Amino acid sequence: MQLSGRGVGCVRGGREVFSGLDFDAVAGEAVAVIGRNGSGKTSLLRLIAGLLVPAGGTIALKGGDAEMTLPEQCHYLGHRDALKPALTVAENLSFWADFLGGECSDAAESLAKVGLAHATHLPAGFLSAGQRRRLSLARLLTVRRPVWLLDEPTNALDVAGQDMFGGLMRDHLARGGMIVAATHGPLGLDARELRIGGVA
Ligand SMILES: Nc1ncnc2c1ncn2[C@@H]1O[C@H](COP(=O)(O)OP(=O)(O)OP(=O)(O)O)[C@@H](O)[C@H]1O
Repeated sequence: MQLSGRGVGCVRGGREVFSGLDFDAVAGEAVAVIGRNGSGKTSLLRLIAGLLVPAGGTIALKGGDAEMTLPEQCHYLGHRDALKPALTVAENLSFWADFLGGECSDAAESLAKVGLAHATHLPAGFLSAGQRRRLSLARLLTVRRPVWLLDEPTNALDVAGQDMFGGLMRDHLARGGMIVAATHGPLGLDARELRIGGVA
């Protein structure tokens, strides 16, 4: 499996953010997208996820599921945790499993892996920032998708949480998945660097 971008351009609000961007990621590989604030890291993840339309170039996944689009084979984990505060932890995960569809792993097992087994019946609105992030990570484990697009994924995680997430990312790569992560700091695993818009 190979994710490739060729000559990708991005325009936001009528202004060019980047152009002519080439990138590749193969199965089992992580790419760390690095660049100064406003250079277009989030925009690149959203282009791959199909949430924005490229101003130029192509983005394609070779060797994936031929019946599915690239966005259907991606998980996009944004800055903000997409959670419904009135629903419990377990209900949020179940919502995402239904919404995303496809093959699902055991939700309780996913919550245990991210350290939220004790909080399954708590409304998500009561969670701390780090706990909300952990719940978002559980979504990646419950619905299996090969391409993880992660926007500063370790934000709000404590040191143990960062170690836990490092392990989850390594497991994902060992299963032939790939990761494209926008980051200002170390990702916690070996990654190919993709610099956009000059040095951070
Ligand atoms: N909806 C929008 N309309 C107009 N311009 C936008 C919009 N969203 C983002 N931009 C602009 O696009 C540029 C790239 O933003 P983006 O969020 O991709 O950068 P980033 O590299 O992820 O930044 P940071 O490191 O601060 O998170 C910025 O100049 C931003 O102001």
